[in-house]
Amino acid sequence: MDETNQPLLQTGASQAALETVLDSLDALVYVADMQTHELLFLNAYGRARWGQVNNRTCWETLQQGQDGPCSFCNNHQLIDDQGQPAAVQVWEFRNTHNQRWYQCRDQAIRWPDGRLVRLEIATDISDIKRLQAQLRSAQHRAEQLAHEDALTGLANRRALFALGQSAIEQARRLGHPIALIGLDADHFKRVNDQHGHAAGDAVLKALAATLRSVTRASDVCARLGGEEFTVLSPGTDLAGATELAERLRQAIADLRVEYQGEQLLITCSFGVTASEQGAASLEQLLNIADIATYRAKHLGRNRVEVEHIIAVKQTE
Ligand SMILES: Nc1nc2c(ncn2[C@@H]2O[C@H](COP(=O)(O)OP(=O)(O)OP(=O)(O)O)[C@@H](O)[C@H]2O)c(=O)[nH]1
Repeated sequence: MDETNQPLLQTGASQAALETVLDSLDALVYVADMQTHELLFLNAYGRARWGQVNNRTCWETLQQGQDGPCSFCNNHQLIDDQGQPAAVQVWEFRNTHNQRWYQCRDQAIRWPDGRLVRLEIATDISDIKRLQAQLRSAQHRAEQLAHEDALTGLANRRALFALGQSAIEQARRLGHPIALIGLDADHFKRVNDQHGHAAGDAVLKALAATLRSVTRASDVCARLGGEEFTVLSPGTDLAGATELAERLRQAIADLRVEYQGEQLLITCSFGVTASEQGAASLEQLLNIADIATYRAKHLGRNRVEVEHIIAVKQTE
């Protein structure tokens, strides 16, 4: 109708024009009886994908594997308490026939014969969904990389501090011990010098794998940089950590890293410390373990040295 309430098109022409518009849309448009689910209209987009109407219901035509009205049908949300058309519902749905994602706009309207019908206009948003999923996984990967040492996949220094602070707080709350083992590869420069940097990288990866396999899942294995690693072990006291460090030392000394037909050997020097009831900070644990590692180097390498925490300033 125009402003004078005159039809813009004559009846026959108007119907043909409307159908032309509806059949040209790059979107599904359908109408179904809200009581019987009989499909009353399906535009060309819908017919091209789901076939002709042929006296079928919406659930027989548009969905797969249904033997009655769909469990996800939202007809009840389209009418108000008085049984009158309510607001438009917009939702996303993955079609069970073609597995594509659609944004559906559903509303109840009065059909020319007076009955309530469901009108749906649905646009294919599969490409957007795919891009969103790619973006989510890229974000997840970026977050991982920010906390991961790129060469070994172990926690990096930043992650050690993030995980370590909360592990120490928990140990403090529960009154549990927490141990820190520092380790540094011995004469690592020689590996690089004699076999090349890539061989050195292979050794670092093998060291990381050994740390992972010997420690518990609750331990945090980190590469602090270069050939320097740390294992933070919640719930472990000094005796337990010393025993763990000795097992690590032995496992690393037994390693044979295959590299271009050669077997590379490596040992590590270890410094162990522990804090009863989580009283020491991570920085204190790292510093004290460092002192012990330095002594292990000085005393001939490939050995475990232990350093007690003498006095610890309470941080709380
Ligand atoms: N391949 C490789 N080498 C690295 C990496 N980061 C550091 N390095 C090398 O590690 C070596 C460390 O050498 P130093 O600090 O002298 O220690 P070291 O030779 O292990 O001797 P000690 O610690 O005294 O037993 C240097 O040659 C660094 O270039 C890395 O990511 N990959």
